[in-house]
Amino acid sequence: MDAQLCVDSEVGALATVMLHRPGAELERLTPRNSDQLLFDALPWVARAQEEHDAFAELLRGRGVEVLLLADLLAETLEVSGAARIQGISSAVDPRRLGHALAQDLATHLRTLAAPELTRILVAGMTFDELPEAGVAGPPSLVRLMHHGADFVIDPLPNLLFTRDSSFWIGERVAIPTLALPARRREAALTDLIYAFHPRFLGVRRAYESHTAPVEGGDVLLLAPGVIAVGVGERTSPAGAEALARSVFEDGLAHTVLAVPIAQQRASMHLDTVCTMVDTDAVVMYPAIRNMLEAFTIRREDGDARIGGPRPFLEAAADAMGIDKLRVIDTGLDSVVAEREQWDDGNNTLAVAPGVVVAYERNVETNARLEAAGIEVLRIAGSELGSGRGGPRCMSCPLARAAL
Ligand SMILES: NC(=O)NCCC[C@H](N)C(=O)O
Repeated sequence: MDAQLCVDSEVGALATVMLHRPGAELERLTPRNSDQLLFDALPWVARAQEEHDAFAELLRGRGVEVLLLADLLAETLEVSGAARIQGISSAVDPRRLGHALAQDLATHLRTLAAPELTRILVAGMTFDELPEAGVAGPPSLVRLMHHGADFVIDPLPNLLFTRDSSFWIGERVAIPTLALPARRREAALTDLIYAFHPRFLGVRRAYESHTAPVEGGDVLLLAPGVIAVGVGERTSPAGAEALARSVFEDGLAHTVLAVPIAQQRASMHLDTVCTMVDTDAVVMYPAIRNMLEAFTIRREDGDARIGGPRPFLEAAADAMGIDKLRVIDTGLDSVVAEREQWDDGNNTLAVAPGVVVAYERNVETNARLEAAGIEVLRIAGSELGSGRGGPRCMSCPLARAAL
């Protein structure tokens, strides 16, 4: 029987998770577009797939049900005409393509079977890959003037990081507004899956108004009812405030901690500097440990009360109702810590309290985790990590055992 879809912590035994096996969308990366597409290097795609398959296999070996985003999307497009129309309209941008080409492209996409449409929605399409213009259709200046390798539909290489494009709070799923143009369309695809796939029938939404950007990598479920939200490059103060109000209204949390993080690539999300490894323990980048603060937003008398800022570790322990949040530092010294933070040493995925998946390359951080009694399940990530994301970024938990 399928697990009840519900996530109320970062560490409860993981039952169901959504991953995205990287594919042709990574083959679109070139030295010219990789910055804009948010990759720091060009991954060797076959090796990235091997690494990802091993990650998925490790999770399955621990009894976790692994759902793959592209399979869910293909199944969604197979069963729902409305999903097809929505998926196509999210990918065809008449402002960029002009009316004639947009029409031609939409007509072409409507003829495709679900697997091929899925491939194009994920991997994008170049002008060279467009079918020949129909004789009856109007001529397109855009088609004539573009270089063949330009994208008619942009690829989504960051779909790999399923944490950011949807996240669960309790029994509800949130489809966020992603901050950067390279990632915006990802949410259109997760939206389709959760709206139309039979597996998610009846699943309600959290943060429905999503007026301001929030990304899943910034949202940490510290304990049932307690959510930390990183505010920095990707999630804005308005996003954190709107999320807090929304989870209070829906009764999903009583406290939200808004945690300012540096607006820079190395700390693009809160989960790049801090993740939970046990019910009362985090792995954290030591360079920010004593500087990290939090504004505490509490639900009180049907309203939101804001306090702080105060040290994050204190505010978190108070909200969680524990004496102290244990901290395990990244790395060995400041240089190793900086290297291992960059390589996602803090970006662990808990599969149970005290058991985490981590990149093997972060040797010193993993040793520290083990010295602190955490079981570390190591995976290779030399290619996967080129997009700057680790096991937590690459996973969207849909079901965890209640703590
Ligand atoms: N939660 C995360 O930290 N996700 C990693 C996202 C990496 C992706 N290349 C990005 O820049 O958005």
